[in-house]
Amino acid sequence: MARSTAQVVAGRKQSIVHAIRGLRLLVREEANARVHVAATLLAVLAGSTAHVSFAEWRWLALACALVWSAEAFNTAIERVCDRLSRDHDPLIGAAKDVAAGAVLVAALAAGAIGASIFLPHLMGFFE
Ligand SMILES: Nc1ncnc2c1ncn2[C@@H]1O[C@H](COP(=O)(O)OP(=O)(O)OP(=O)(O)O)[C@@H](O)[C@H]1O
Repeated sequence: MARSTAQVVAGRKQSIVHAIRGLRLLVREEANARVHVAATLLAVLAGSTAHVSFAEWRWLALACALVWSAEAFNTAIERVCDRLSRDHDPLIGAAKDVAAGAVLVAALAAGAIGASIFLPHLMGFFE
C-alpha cells in the first residue's frame, strides 16, 4: 500500500533521529571521536580568527566531514566485527586494520588541507 506524504516525512524524521543517536554514541564511546570534536572546534576557531575565505571554509567542512565519516564507518565495522567474534580471528583483525587505515588516510588528508589553508594565513600574519 502506498504511504502518505505524512508517513514518508515521519519516516525521514525518524532516520535523522537514528543518525543523531549514532553520532552521540560515537562521541560518548570512542576516544578518537572526541579528538575529532577538538580538531573540528579548533578548525572553526582558527578559520574564524584567520578570516578564511568562503572557498576555504568549504574545504575545511569537507575535511571535517571526511574524517567524521571515516571514523563513523570504522566504529560501525568494529561493532559488527565484535558481534561476529570476540575470539582472535585474522579476518576480523584484517577488517579492523583496513577500517582504521581509512581513518588514517582521511586524517592525513584533512591535516594536509588544514595546513594548505592555514600556513599561508600564518605566513601573512608574520610578514
Ligand atoms: N577479534 C580480533 N581478531 C584479531 N585481531 C583483532 C581482533 N580484534 C581486534 N584486533 C586487532 O586489534 C586492533 C584494535 O582493535 P580494537 O577493536 O581494539 O579497535 P580500537 O583500538 O578501538 O581501534 P580504533 O582506535 O581504530 O577505534 C585491530 O585493528 C586488529 O588489528
